[in-house]
Amino acid sequence: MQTTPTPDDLLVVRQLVKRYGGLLATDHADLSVRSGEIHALIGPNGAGKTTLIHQLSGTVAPTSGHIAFAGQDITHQPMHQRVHHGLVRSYQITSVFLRLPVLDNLALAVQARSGSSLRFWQPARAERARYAEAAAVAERVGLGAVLQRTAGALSHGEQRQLEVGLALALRPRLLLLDEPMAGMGPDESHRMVELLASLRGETTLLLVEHDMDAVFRLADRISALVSGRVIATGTPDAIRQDAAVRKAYLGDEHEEAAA
Ligand SMILES: Nc1ncnc2c1ncn2[C@@H]1O[C@H](COP(=O)(O)OP(=O)(O)OP(=O)(O)O)[C@@H](O)[C@H]1O
Repeated sequence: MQTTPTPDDLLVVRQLVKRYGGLLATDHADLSVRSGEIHALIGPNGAGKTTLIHQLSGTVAPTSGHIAFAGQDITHQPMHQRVHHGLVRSYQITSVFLRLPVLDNLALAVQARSGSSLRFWQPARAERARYAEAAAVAERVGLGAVLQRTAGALSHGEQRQLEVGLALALRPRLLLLDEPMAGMGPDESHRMVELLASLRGETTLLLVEHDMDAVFRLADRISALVSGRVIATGTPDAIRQDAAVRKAYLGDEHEEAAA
């Protein structure tokens, strides 16, 4: 599906292809994400959502096609350069970080971003500034009351909140989230939806999510991926009513809801 880029487009993907042997995991995919929006990528199992996110973050090299971010061609840029430009993916916390308190985790992420910019400060002042910013991020993601708890001792939902915090500490212009609600109970999932909704206008979000209730509550626009191709992009209402999407993905439940 080809759409015309607008000046508001922060991310533009054009005719992206990822081939694994005989399989086109990404099949000439076109996608645009507008500055400030919450954009959800949906699609059945194996549609190629994660493969697309990997190519956007820079962990998988496309076979062909183009990715532009903030007007710059980043198709062949390494991940650290993309992060530097504000294209950040949220990752699962690694075992090392699980042993550190929430506040230290976030202070390390702030340091990763600001290392060179705080270089001219006295070490003690730089450290205070880092920890103050880390505490503000913790508050932002709902972890202000558990600053000294080790990440490993947090609940599953809180760990996912911390992961969002670690990504936010890098001050993303576009935050990529792969299944932020995975494995969550209803309360945790509700909290994550509230947190992501509260980021609207502050940063741009592109999220892959299987929880359709969350997707339809959160997203400004949704793109549907089927067999590596983006078959439709539109508002939740437009996607709900799109015949191809209903046929390929949403199934009877949403078909009835849209009728
Ligand atoms: N490294 C790889 N080597 C070979 N095939 C791969 C590789 N990574 C993904 N694939 C294949 O590419 C297709 C898309 O996979 P992908 O994981 O991107 O889909 P997905 O939409 O994220 O699926 P799910 O919703 O189940 O997570 C699948 O057929 C998968 O088996």
